Amino acid sequence: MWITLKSIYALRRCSTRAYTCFGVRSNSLVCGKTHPKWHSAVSAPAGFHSNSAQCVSRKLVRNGEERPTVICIEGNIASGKTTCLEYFSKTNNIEVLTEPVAKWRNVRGHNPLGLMYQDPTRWGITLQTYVQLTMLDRHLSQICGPVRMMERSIFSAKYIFVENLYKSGKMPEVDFAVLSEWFEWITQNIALPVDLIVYLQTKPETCYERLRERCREEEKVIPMEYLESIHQLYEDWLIKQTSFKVPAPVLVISADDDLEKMLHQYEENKERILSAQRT
Ligand SMILES: Nc1ncnc2c1ncn2[C@@H]1O[C@H](COP(=O)(O)OP(=O)(O)O)[C@@H](O)[C@H]1O
Ligand SMILES: O=c1ccn([C@H]2C[C@H](O)[C@@H](COP(=O)(O)O)O2)c(=O)[nH]1
Repeated sequence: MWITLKSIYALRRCSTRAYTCFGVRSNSLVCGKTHPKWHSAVSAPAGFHSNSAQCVSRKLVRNGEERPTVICIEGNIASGKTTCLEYFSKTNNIEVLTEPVAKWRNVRGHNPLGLMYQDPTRWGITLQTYVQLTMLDRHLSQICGPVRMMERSIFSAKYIFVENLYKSGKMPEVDFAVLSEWFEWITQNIALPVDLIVYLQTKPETCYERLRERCREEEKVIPMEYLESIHQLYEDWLIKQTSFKVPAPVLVISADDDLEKMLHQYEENKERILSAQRT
């Protein structure tokens, strides 16, 4: 099995003190610094498969970098996540990572986001495979400060959007199975720490209004029922906590208010959010 990953990792054996260099590759310019170019693809050690007794919880982890506190902003489509991130981007020492929507709208001249909304059964897997890759890239990108604030996560991509496509009968079972295998491999083998989830809780009606106002071309076909399904999945995951594992403590912020009131709420919650404890 040959694997190459961006950034630097060590393959950690939990049960021993041995650290094995696993694979390094990056040529991207991040934070004004070019990563050292490493190209190393090594075969995984024997017993790598998760059904091996030797391989209980080995994960790829960053090598020698002190990790920041990671906060994910979650919420329905057009709930105000980007607006929230804009507010926090003005605070010193916070690195803000928005969702890579521009990539989802244009990958080598193709628009998987638009295709998915036109024909979810055909293109859902295409979009979600790319979302999973780009979100993984966000989680693993080089650290630029003590606090990282991300828009959504690889977890909501799977637990909310993939789940919604599948549950609504729009994703074939085989596509769901392949995406699930990828997701499970990634989360079982790569450390993706999250310390706090800030859930912007809105009524679906509020999102519908804001979506219309934002007027993103691809999203013009979104009906109210779609926002209701996404809302329900978020509530089951983060409020009732009955559907999927929640990777971090959740801070719920009611986000139906107008912009001025929302900014006030962010100000009020700032200390609580920024003092999130690393897990
Ligand atoms: N509190 C608010 N009240 C009214 N409109 C808002 C509020 N927050 C955001 N908006 C507007 O709603 C739209 C969606 O907000 P955005 O931050 O892009 O949401 P998201 O990133 O969650 O999709 C944008 O046009 C934005 O200007
Ligand atoms: O896994 C995902 C994540 C997002 N989307 C869609 C939903 C929206 O149309 C856009 C961006 O979401 P915002 O809430 O406006 O940030 O991407 C998806 O289909 N799958």
